[in-house]
Amino acid sequence: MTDHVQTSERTVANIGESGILQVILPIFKSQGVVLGPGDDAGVLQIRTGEVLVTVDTIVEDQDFRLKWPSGAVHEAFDIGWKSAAQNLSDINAMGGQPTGVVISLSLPGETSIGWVEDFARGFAQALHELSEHPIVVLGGDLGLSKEISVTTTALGETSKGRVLRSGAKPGDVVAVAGRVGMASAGLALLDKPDSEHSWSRALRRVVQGQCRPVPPLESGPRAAEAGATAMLDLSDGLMIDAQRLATASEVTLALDSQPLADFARRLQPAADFLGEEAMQWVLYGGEDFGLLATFPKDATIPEEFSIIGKVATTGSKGTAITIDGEQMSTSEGFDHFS
Ligand SMILES: Nc1ncnc2c1ncn2[C@@H]1O[C@H](COP(=O)(O)OP(=O)(O)OP(=O)(O)O)[C@@H](O)[C@H]1O
Ligand SMILES: Cc1ncc(C[n+]2csc(CCOP(=O)(O)O)c2C)c(N)n1
Ligand SMILES: [Mg+2]
Repeated sequence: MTDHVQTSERTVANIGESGILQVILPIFKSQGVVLGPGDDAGVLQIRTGEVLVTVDTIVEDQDFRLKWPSGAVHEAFDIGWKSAAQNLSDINAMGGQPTGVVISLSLPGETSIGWVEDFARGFAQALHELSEHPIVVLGGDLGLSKEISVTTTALGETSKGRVLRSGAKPGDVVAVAGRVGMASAGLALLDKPDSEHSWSRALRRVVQGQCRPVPPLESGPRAAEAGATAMLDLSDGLMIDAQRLATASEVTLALDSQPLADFARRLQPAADFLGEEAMQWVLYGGEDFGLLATFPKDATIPEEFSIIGKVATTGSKGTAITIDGEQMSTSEGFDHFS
């Protein structure tokens, strides 16, 4: 028996595609859209001249485990939440407003219908809770597979113009919004064998950082409005993502340790519990889906952004990130293939 099976419940294999859709579509509601799920494609009204589009996949045992070494069980609700959050984050990182999603869900036949229902509830809840604006499910796809895999495509629009990775200029201020390091501290807790029973409430909150990430969805458009010159979301780790922005903009980023130490301090209980260095999570941990942005130095930066340094010089090959003047390794972030 695998972890997807609950013998007392019906499975996806015995109710089939139309049965699964009967369970999940009422959860997604899909109101306020020209045409939601049910035909060959969904139809979404375009309000501005540009459509943003992004896609991301999460796969069992690569991006989550149904059962972690700690003993924690990964809720289907949280898998739905994470797939939504991760994709909305990329629209946010362009300074855009997410408008709609399509969801491709591949499942082992023995997955219980209760699991699929919880997944849909988590996905729908993320759409509702993370954004002040409506985001609709336009459709999706169902398939049979050896492990659970979720691919979500998100659409979005911009009102104040898109923000690319490539516009940072020397003299700009570097700032972050959202969590930094919490998701990877949560991952470290989940990976700590047989530890779940001894997690305090504070540690359980850190684990939530991994299972239910919160991209700051109002901050992307707000940064665009404030004149952000470059932006990206923190998915693979602050250092590697900062390097991506620096490379795209052909600049160097000079960061300060003090604001980064503030992020690390919040993770100290987890670091003490695991005997690890909180700053490592801040610098190299991924999946927080916060924003890294640069602003002209006279811009009014939205208050939820913390200033972490400035854009220093143009050019330079190789590592372009310093902290308190010291060159940082930017090869340590997450890579699916290494
Ligand atoms: N299979 C692919 N075909 C075409 N373009 C791709 C493919 N995989 C990645 N890309 C593009 O390469 C760029 C870098 O991909 P990457 O996944 O690192 O960015 P991202 O989508 O911002 O990542 P994240 O999900 O970590 O925020 C993106 O613009 C992405 O659209
Ligand atoms: C079982 C398991 N192993 C490793 C990780 C860590 N992890 C997975 S994807 C990713 C970066 C973002 O990916 P993408 O670039 O695809 O958005 C990270 C840090 C996890 N969550 N679960
Ligand atoms: Mg991204």
